Amino acid sequence: MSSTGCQKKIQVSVFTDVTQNQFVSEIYPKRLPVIIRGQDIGPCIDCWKSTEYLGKKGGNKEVKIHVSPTPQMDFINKNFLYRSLPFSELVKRAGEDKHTEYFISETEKYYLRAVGDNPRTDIADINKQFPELADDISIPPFFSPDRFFSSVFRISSNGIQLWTHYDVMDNILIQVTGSKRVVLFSPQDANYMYLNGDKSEVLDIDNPDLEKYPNFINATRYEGVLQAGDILFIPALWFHNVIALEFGIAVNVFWKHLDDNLYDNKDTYGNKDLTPASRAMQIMDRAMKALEELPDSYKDFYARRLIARIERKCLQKSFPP
Ligand SMILES: O=C(O)CCC(=O)C(=O)O
Ligand SMILES: [Fe+2]
Repeated sequence: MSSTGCQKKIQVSVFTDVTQNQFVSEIYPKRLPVIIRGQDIGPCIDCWKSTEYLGKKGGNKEVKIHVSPTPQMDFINKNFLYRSLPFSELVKRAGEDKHTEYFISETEKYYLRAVGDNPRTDIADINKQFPELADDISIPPFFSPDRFFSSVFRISSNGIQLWTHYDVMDNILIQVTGSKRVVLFSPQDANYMYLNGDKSEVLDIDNPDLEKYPNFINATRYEGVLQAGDILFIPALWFHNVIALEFGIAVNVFWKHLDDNLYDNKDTYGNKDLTPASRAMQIMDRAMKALEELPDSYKDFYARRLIARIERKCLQKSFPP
């Protein structure tokens, strides 16, 4: 454990040659992010190094992508465009630093988060959308196949940074080619993240604006570098921020580790809050509306009492749980 500036920093642990049993019985229950190295993920580790191969096997299917003029994508000011490209063209462009054909500029960056055929109703599944490429990757048996939710292609230009966000399902991020820096924050640090829905407004986590986000410094930073072939376990609700250190291809797999009925059945991305949580937030909105009927001093008094009750009844004191 060390600290840069004032933020506490922890290296994400790396485990090598982990058996299925070790993952399930020793690593997974701790619910901490870990990097798993040396798993057999299939022939993709070699053949996906070739953008020509990827283009040929992935085909010309149109994919929706983020195109950004700068490496850091900004969801607040929307500095990126949504565009479509044939998969093979995307792979080619994402692999080059300068483009002859482009949307914004010759050094623009690309990011693909694959979606289902109908993004509103279908769930991303590489077996369905990219069956020929799916044959090249084997998903490690870290969860029961009947709990599978989605498998998502992630293609990144060198340098592109995805904002800090959380997902509601357990997840393994399989980095097939290229390396990536990952930074994670515990769900228990949620109050320091300046959330806007599932995303943190602190875009520049390496040089945060502490006048605007003074409490961000209190969040403990878990950091690691994924090499090609590494797998990052991202427990549900852990915030994660990702920078591609090179052009790279990844596949992440979400699975449902809780009861089916807790998940929102309209969630196609794995990021809609669990239904009891959404309900609680709506009820809270109503509680706040009710307090609005009171004079300020009463509102303040009852708000303090509500916060104290929630703190006493709902917060977990110790971590890990
Ligand atoms: O690797 C990436 O580009 C993002 C990964 C991610 O957000 C996820 O696996 O949930
Ligand atoms: Fe994510």
